[in-house]
Amino acid sequence: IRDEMRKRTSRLPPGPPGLPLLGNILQLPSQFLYRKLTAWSDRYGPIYTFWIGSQPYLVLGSTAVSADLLDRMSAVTSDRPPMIKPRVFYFKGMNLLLQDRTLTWRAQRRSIHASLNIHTATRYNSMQAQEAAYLALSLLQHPEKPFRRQLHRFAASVIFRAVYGGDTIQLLDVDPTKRIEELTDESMHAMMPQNSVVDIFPFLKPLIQRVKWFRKQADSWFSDAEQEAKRRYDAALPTDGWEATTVVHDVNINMGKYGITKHQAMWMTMALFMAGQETSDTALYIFGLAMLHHPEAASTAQRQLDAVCGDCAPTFEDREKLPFVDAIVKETLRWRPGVPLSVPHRASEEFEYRGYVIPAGTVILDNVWSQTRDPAAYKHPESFDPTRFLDDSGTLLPATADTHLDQLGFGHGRRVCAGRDFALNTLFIACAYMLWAFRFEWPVDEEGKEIVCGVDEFQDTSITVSPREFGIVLKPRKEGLEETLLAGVKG
Ligand code: HEM
Repeated sequence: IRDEMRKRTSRLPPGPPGLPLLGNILQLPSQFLYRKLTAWSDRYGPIYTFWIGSQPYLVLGSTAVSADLLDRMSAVTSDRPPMIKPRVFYFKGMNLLLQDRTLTWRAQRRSIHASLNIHTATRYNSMQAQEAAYLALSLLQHPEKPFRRQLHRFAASVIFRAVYGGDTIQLLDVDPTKRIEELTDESMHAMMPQNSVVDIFPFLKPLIQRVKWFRKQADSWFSDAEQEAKRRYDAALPTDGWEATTVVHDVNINMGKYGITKHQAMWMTMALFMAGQETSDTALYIFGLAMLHHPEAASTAQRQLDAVCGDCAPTFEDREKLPFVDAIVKETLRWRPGVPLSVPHRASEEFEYRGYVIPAGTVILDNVWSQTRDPAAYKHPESFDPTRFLDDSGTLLPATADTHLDQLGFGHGRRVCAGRDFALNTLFIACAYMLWAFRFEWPVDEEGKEIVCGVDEFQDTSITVSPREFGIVLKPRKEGLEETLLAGVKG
């Protein structure tokens, strides 16, 4: 085995030395893995290998390397690792996020693209603006409800309505998305390799497949999730009003064209909620932290908002004249990417790169955290500086087609986030509303001292990382704010 490992190691880029048979597993922290991998990047360079047992992991730490491998060589770097526990036992192959680039995966991407590409995603703009007005209104009317909870409601409502239709989820009502969220949390837990014996010892797979008792939890999760996916999908079909614009409606009438079955469509639409809710809510929470630490950036955006919108709430029509808000969104996603290790890819066949030979089956980790700190791509990467995305006249710089420097947080190539344009629209309008409506301040203690959450006080919730719970005081900036927001909610 050692000889075999040596043979394979010598063809892969070198990385940290590990133990025979175990590889580097004992050096990997159970939390904030991206920090350890970034520290190794500093030592071993922008591309290196570590091992878990006999499985090589290739880590991409610079923007140039990730663009080469995941964009330009996307044809051979876009499968997913086996992730046996979540993929085989929990989702039973039904989650497109975990599928290889199969025909089924392509058909699902095709149907998502039809609803959420850069052009069709604008169909949801009026709903997103209405939701942003309701977010600002509930922040104004219910300062006692935690900021995170309000962002969470907002993100859930936006994605739920886009996928399934219906009305705004009210802050004080029962949350209809709760069950999907519980199911998502459970499946995320299963996704962590350290929670999965079968992913560490894959030879156990046939045994688990044969013995029902071992699969009890996963089987029960699957049947609950399938029931929820079906219930939501069927309930979305007869709705009127939003039906012309929900993803469910579009996929349901175009199944033949996209080449998917109802069963796949049900799972696909639930996967959109699972992939889109927490990621968006996390990005907004990080935005809040960034604005508290960088009031100068908030003020610049507010000056622009005041000049363009005055006392009227911002709209998507104003967006071209509000480049600073978009720059803040981009900088938030770069400064503290909420999905710092993206979702792992896997090489579907052997390929060569910079003189190395990467065998088929190598897991590829897109270390977005270290890439967004790449000094070759970003000047003073540790600073929060939205102007890096603007030219001298304050206009948004065009996207860098080859490296996607303004969108690294959404992943790469054929696996790039399927909801990226929809998410950017959601973030733009929510941030525009919050900046226009409020001054952001830290709460203070009895002695008048600010209660601050540090820029690195994060918690790791498996795929995403986000700031720990922090307090925020939102002070209205406009006369008659409540009336304006109420009008925005009515649409
Ligand atoms: C700020 C918000 C979001 C962030 C940061 C984000 C980030 C990501 C990342 C890093 C990936 C993996 C890309 C890769 O493997 O290279 C991904 C995949 C995905 N995202 Fe998002 N995402 C966000 C919002 C959304 C939304 C709103 C939706 C749905 C409407 C969505 C749907 C998906 C889907 C379906 C995939 C799986 C793509 C595949 O495996 O083929 N995401 N996202």
